[in-house]
Amino acid sequence: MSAEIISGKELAAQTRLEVKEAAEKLAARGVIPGLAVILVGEDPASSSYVRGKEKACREAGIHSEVDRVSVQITEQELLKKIDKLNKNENIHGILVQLPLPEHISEDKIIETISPDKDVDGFHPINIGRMMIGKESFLPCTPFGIVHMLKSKNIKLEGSHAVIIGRSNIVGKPVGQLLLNENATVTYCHSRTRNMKEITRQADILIVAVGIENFLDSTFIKKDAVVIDVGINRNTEGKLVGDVNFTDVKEKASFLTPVPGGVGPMTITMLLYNTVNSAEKSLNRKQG
Ligand SMILES: Nc1nc(=O)c2c([nH]1)NC[C@@H]1CN(c3ccc(C(=O)N[C@@H](CCC(=O)O)C(=O)O)cc3)C=[N+]21
Repeated sequence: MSAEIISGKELAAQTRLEVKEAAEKLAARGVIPGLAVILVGEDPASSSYVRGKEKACREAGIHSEVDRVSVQITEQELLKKIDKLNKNENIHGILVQLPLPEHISEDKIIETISPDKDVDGFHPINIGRMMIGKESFLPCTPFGIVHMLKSKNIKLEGSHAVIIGRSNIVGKPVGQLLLNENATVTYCHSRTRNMKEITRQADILIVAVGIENFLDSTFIKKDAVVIDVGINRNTEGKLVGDVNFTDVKEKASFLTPVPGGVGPMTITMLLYNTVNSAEKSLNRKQG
């Protein structure tokens, strides 16, 4: 039997309708949820993602504004823009598109965004709160992955989840979220010895490496759930994940495609966090 494909595209469409309804309720209370995006430079991939975010906001009834600034902007100037957005009452979410040019410290930028508007869930305060199981903005890609698993009733409690990759925005936090769901979590990375011995134990395998065809069916046990977080361009310029899809499909129980898998869920959870932020802000004011 070949794997069931988890369509991020379909789940995203459904979830975005729910987000839209929540945005409409807020509008009825006099608040339009607002997202501010800062895009530094003209990298084509980043520009394309930002356009995707603008379109998704428009469709969900979220106000969005994109500040496109020169790659020459100084760190100081960028920090000033963030400070202004922190104080802007019409803005509930701030996203600075990563990566940033070398002369700007990503850490400094992230730490300057108010934790109450950090809809990416990258601020150390939100990461810390997630770590101790307190309410926080959850990082969008990990949040979307957990949402996809739950939508298929895939058992997390007691399951062995193996993560390949340990970035601050995907690998590390997705392991933390799965731990919060009572999974047993193992991290693999570039220095891991005997990786296949570990990945073959996985009930759920999350692949966030950034290398085309990194993972084939020899890495997995039969009926494992495989989540492909990779976004790579192949030699034909087509978007591909980290997983050899046709090979793994014959052995896995569930598999996510690229495109149409994790990517659309990432944007969806950004919309969710933005509306949630607007709700929290209104409740702080009105009680
Ligand atoms: N501050 C910040 N927050 C981010 O969330 C963030 C970021 N910086 N920098 C870059 C990464 C990447 N990322 C993606 C989001 C959606 C798709 C997506 O929707 N992909 C579609 C295809 C889109 C296409 O065709 O180009 C899909 O997989 O089906 C991909 C990648 C968010 N990121």
